[in-house]
Amino acid sequence: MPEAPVFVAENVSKRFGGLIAVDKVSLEAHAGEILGIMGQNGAGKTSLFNTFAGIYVADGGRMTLNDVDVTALPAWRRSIAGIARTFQIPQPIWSLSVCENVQVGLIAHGKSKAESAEIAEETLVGLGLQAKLKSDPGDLTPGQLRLLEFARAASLRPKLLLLDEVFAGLSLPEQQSTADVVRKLRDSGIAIIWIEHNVRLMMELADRIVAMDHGHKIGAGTPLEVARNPDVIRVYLGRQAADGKKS
Ligand SMILES: Nc1ncnc2c1ncn2[C@@H]1O[C@H](COP(=O)(O)OP(=O)(O)OP(=O)(O)O)[C@@H](O)[C@H]1O
Repeated sequence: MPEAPVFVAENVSKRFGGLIAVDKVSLEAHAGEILGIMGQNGAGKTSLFNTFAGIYVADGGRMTLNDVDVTALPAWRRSIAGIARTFQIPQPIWSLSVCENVQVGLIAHGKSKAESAEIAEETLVGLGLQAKLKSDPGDLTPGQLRLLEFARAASLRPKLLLLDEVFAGLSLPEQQSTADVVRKLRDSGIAIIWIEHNVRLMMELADRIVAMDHGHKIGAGTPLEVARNPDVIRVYLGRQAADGKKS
């Protein structure tokens, strides 16, 4: 069973001029669970994520991490407080080795060079990248680059890990090994919020799902509950039917 919520968002909103990208969305993420955020293009998933990470300033609502209000904190302070994120397109520092790429974040979080090397190595070995510690990021496959992106976030031992479309562009075997990594991180007690377009993967991997449409939360629950939610069905099947008519 999931433990008490690590991260709580209450009525979080984000506007861009007159456009309400996120409209009073509330959710909770628990330690040791994967909370999936699904929704069609433009549903507001990335805006929600950026607001959680402190990249965007919320226009309304409140966010807490372990009961501490983080709503007013900028991204770097949320990172220090325990919120880590991966980016959809891995952004390694190409001039540093794989291991050094992981060390950079740890040093920014106050670890010594020796400590950072130890943690980075342990994290990368845990992700199966032991043979690549001294490699250049440019020598990694797309799947390995994705793992490096994970390692950079996971090595910080975050309380909340925000995963942005980590399966995009991966082969089926890479999807499987990446899913194993996500489960391992979840089982280590991290609360994970994960944006994903691939509904099949979401149903397979998420413990709970929040479905969004036009900035609104339209459904929440277990994968089965969300799959049976009439509003979710309407959004997904409605769009599919419309797409079918177009082609
Ligand atoms: N920086 C921005 N400035 C203005 N409008 C934005 C900005 N970012 C997002 N939007 C708008 O906010 C709405 C939600 O976009 P958002 O990117 O959050 O959706 P999404 O669910 O992540 O979509 P996708 O799956 O395509 O990434 C869209 O109408 C989008 O055009």
